[in-house]
Amino acid sequence: MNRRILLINGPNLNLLGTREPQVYGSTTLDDVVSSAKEQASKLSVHLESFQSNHEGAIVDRIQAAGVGGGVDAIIINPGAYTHTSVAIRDALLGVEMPFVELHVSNVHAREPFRKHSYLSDKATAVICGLGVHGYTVALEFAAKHMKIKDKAK
Ligand SMILES: O=C(O)[C@]1(O)C=C(c2cccc(Sc3ccccc3)c2)[C@@H](O)[C@H](O)C1
Repeated sequence: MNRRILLINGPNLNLLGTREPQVYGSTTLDDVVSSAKEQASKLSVHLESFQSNHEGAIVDRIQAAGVGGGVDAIIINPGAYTHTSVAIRDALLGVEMPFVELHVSNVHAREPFRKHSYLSDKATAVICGLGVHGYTVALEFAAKHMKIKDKAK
């Protein structure tokens, strides 16, 4: 069965590519998503993209992904919520959904507060520092290699 993957981008990533290109590059989120959807099609994967600047909206989207089996795996760039959100951690744990944590920048080479993630210990994989190529890598992994729950049971 073709995999169904949900890509979630958190706060300020709607502005990706517009400022701080030395840190986040110059590719816009729209371009990232367009490329990801093309890649998904080639991988026979259904990809849905969601971006919000609001923690509760992200929690709501994660909860919805866990209802009715419409999603097999999540790729999430939580942005700043990486470092603050127990709520997003709890939502991901609550849906028992395998997820990849993704960061455009190398968070471990930046300010100390960016070195901690509320998600990494529960993530199947953490990708950081690859720029927007990280989205390509994350999708390839989620489409081909990630262990997902057998929905047939
Ligand atoms: O590297 C990332 O992808 C990260 O998840 C993304 C973040 C982030 C933070 C602010 C803005 C943006 S995107 C952006 C960059 C420059 C101007 C406008 C938006 C991303 C950080 O909060 C995180 O620590 C790291």
